[in-house]
Amino acid sequence: MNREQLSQKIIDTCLEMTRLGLNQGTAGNVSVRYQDGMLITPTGMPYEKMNVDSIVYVDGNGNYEQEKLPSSEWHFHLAVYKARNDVDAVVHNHAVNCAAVSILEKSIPAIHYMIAVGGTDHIPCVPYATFGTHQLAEYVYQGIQESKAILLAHHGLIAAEKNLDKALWLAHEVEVLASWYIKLLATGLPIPTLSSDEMKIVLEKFKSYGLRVEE
Ligand SMILES: C[C@H](O)[C@@H](O)[C@@H](O)C(=O)COP(=O)(O)O
Ligand SMILES: [Zn+2]
Repeated sequence: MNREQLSQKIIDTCLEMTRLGLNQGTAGNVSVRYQDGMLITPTGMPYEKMNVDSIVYVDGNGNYEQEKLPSSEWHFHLAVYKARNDVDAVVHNHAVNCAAVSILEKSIPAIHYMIAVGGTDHIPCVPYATFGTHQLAEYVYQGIQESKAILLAHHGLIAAEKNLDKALWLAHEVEVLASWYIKLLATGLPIPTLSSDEMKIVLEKFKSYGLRVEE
């Protein structure tokens, strides 16, 4: 896809993220890897007001087009692309249940086998740092190497995948997992989790699951 097509796809992904109930207001941001950097949503602009010219190119060194202002979180988006060669799209949101678990500063454990969607047996929660900072980007750089989906303490979710459709799908799956986890925590009962042996089986099966679906 060329720049214009990718920019439109970013906007469509943002609108779909809102439609799915994964975000509110101007929270969240979306990017795709492009050339030696990325194309990313602008800062503080409602998704429905964006057009392809609103999308900002940020190069691999963090330089961006003079007349535009990229998302305040461009540092952590770039950190994801530097940390992983196997992802080309990043979605960030403040989905209600993901944010709720992140406020508890908890990772989501193996309460259901679908926890394997991130590529490991839990969805990690990285420490809190102020939004838009190098410190937050550093935490993201470390955490995203462990899992393609991570919670940011007292903030929200990041999901990274091969393309925008998959990244949004991953974000949605993790929000469902987070909603189950919140319900389970509310019972006050002990929460059983799957063993690491069971999770190893699922993680292995996930390596070939759905591969026939067009990338
Ligand atoms: C204050 C921002 O909402 C911050 O939380 C950021 O993480 C976010 O989600 C949206 O910021 P941008 O509009 O700058 O992408
Ligand atoms: Zn945010």
